[in-house]
Amino acid sequence: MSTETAAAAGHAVASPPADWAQARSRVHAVGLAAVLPVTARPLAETDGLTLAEPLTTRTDLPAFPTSSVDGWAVRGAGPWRVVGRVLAGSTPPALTEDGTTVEIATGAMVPEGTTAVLRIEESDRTPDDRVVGTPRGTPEWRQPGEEAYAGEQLLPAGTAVDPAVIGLAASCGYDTLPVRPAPRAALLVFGDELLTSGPPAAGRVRDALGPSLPAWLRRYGCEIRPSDVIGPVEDTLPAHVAALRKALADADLVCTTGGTMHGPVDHLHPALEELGAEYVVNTVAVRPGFPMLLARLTGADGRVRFVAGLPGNPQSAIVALVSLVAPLLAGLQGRQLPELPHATLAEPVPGRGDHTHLALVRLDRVAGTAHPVRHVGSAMLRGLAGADGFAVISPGGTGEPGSRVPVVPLPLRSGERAS
Ligand SMILES: Nc1nc2c(c(=O)[nH]1)N[C@H]1C(S)=C(S)[C@@H](COP(=O)(O)OP(=O)(O)OC[C@H]3O[C@@H](n4cnc5c(N)ncnc54)[C@H](O)[C@@H]3O)O[C@H]1N2
Ligand code: MOO
Repeated sequence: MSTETAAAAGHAVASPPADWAQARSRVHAVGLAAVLPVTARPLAETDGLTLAEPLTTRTDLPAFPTSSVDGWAVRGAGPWRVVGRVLAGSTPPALTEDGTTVEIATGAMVPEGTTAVLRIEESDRTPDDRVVGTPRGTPEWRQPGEEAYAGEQLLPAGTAVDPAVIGLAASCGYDTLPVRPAPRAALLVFGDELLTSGPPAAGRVRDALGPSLPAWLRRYGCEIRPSDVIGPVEDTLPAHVAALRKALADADLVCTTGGTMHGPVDHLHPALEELGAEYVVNTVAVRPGFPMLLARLTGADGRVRFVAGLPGNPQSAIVALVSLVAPLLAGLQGRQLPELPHATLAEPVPGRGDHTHLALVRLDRVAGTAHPVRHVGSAMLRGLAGADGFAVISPGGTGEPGSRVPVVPLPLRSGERAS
């Protein structure tokens, strides 16, 4: 039937699905346009957040000439008369006379006038208590600015803060960092057929997404508390609208699962319409997961919030997560759209016509190869639990063995999928 006839008959009018790669960039750009406001956080509370400004050194690094060994700071030729001692943490007086030395500790400031530092184990004492020895040809201290000069940019804005970044910022003299906060997320699970405990039976399946999606969302940097996960939400339009409204009061992003199609109890689209949401993406030419969507709502206060509609089939929901939610969250945090790594296909992967095919693969990181896994139906999670990510097979193409393809990684942690 024509579009007009479909609309007149009350059927949903399908907008053309977005190209997968374009949908990814579009939601990232829309996220960046709504980037979360900058906040200053104590250093120790910034792990996993995002630098809102470039990280620059506040002083030279090191900030003063620093002895890199325990030994003797000497002036001129030896033997040297001992005139004092300098420990780390103080400003020593200058060495003013040739033939003198101060004992110096690793990390201590090298006195002005020092011509060499002699290692303790390469020195000796004369009977009249002078120090003798041959300093090494290479300097035994670090010069100011050797690592970085005051004001030098070390990391760009948009960098994900990790423990190494926190340590670097501390060494540069920061007490707080300007960061983008963790996006607040909520999850609404739709589907009256879902069980939240016990084995599936008699037409009812276990809700596999309510317990797992929050953990995935945290790995993309979200804050989501147990009370932010609601479901199953009753399969009526008013219940959907009320649940969305409540979740949107606090969250930057509300993810929903199920109800993305136009079946008798699929209420997501009518609920979004009732809330005045506008689609950023409404269906994507990707298999599995094509009914995925992202919608944007702008509050009276001008604050922008998002609803990501993930299809109910569990693997399709994860495809939507990596395709739309991950790029959106990168944008909201002020991060770049992650470049996709590539791997060499070890086995053939079929194309999916004019749709992009996201095919679950296990990566052999040593060999740089991607291996398709089994049990990859859109209703299945068995393949996902043994995979590292999705190989991307472009529309119109097929995955030939030996070809290099992009891979969308799952946000796994070090040690996961280790065996
Ligand atoms: N007439 C058509 N029907 C369907 C089509 C189509 O093109 N024409 N596409 C199918 C595809 S593909 C998908 S994907 C699903 C998407 O549907 P919804 O997002 O509306 O999801 P539901 O109908 O609510 O559920 C689909 C499926 O997934 C199970 N489910 C839902 N939530 C969960 C959960 N939290 N944990 C585990 N399993 C869940 C649900 O029981 C259904 O089996 O539409 C197809 N239909
Ligand atoms: O979008 Mo559905 O993914 O093929 O199960």
